[in-house]
Amino acid sequence: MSERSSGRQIPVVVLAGFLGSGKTTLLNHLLHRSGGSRIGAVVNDFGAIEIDAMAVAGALGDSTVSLGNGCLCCAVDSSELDVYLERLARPSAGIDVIVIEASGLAEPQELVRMVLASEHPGIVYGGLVEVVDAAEFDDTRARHPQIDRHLALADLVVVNKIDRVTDAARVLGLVRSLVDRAAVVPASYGRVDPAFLFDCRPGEERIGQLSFDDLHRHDDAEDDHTAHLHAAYDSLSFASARPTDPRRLIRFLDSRPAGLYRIKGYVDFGPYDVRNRYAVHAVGRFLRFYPEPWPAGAERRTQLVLIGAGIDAAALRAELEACGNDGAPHADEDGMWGVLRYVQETEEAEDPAA
Ligand SMILES: Nc1nc2c(ncn2[C@@H]2O[C@H](COP(=O)(O)OP(=O)(O)OP(=O)(O)O)[C@@H](O)[C@H]2O)c(=O)[nH]1
Repeated sequence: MSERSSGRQIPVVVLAGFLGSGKTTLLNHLLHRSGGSRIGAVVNDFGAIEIDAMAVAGALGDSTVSLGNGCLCCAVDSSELDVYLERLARPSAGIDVIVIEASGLAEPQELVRMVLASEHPGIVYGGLVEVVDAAEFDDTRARHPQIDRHLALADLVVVNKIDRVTDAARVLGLVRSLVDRAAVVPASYGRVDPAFLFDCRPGEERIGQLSFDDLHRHDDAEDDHTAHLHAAYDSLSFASARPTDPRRLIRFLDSRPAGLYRIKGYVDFGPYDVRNRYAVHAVGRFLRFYPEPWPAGAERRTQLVLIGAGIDAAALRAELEACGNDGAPHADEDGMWGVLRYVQETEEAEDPAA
């Protein structure tokens, strides 16, 4: 019997983790591997173009709501969140669990607080899942010591991108030393047993502790929004109906400034590949393109979100504008080589455990 038909409350799981750690990948894995459970998703993008929402929407149809631009932790109050939860929790939606995918710069504590403060009788806080990028973990911690605090709050920590590290045992040990009582599970491409998430409901004691800490006592970091991770970051959204020139884009990407930590979106290479759009992801120095057939009826355009600290948004926008293909109707033969260097055959090719 589903949770809804038995009249139980729907758990709301908060899925958090730094920029590019693999939250959307994990959410998509859950959507495809949830067995009979029906998942509702609330997706929060930091940039004005909702790339994450696009990446999960296909799988979910009307079970996704997007909270749009800005960090959920500051952009909406709990009553606004309630409106979205209400929509997903209505019995006719038949949803068993709701996952809130936070932006990569959101403060998980604020999100947990919002869910706990929800007055919706049909839902119950279902725990905090933190996704960690094993390959970037040391650098991210060095730049953002707050990450340790986030991990200490988690009920489940997924140490993702294990395929990219050679010292998995050390990273796992380090994460274990930073959590409180959370389960720590290694993963590649977010492939975790969904039972971890739907059963990761925190115990009563922990909810009590969180509600006391989060609802009645504010520490400095919570009161001061300038201490939030996203305070140091800017985002730039770029959309263009002009096809992108692959050589120019690769030149731009290969010389991107160090502060530009995250790029995501879809690229239209026009005559260079009329069948596919190219999902693009940069996380730190990691760069990948993923060709995928244009969805039927999709508007052919390049849409990118760039997120970084100390970036010159106007200069980056001008550089992206200059990547436009000047109307050349034909592709030259070698033009895509630079892009194809960053295409991997399949995820499995890099993940022997798959
Ligand atoms: N090698 C490898 N790449 C991964 C893994 N998981 C995710 N990726 C890649 O990492 C990039 C970012 O993944 P996302 O799932 O979009 O990350 P995210 O946390 O949702 O990103 P933001 O919403 O921007 O914070 C994509 O290129 C993914 O394909 C993994 O386990 N191994």
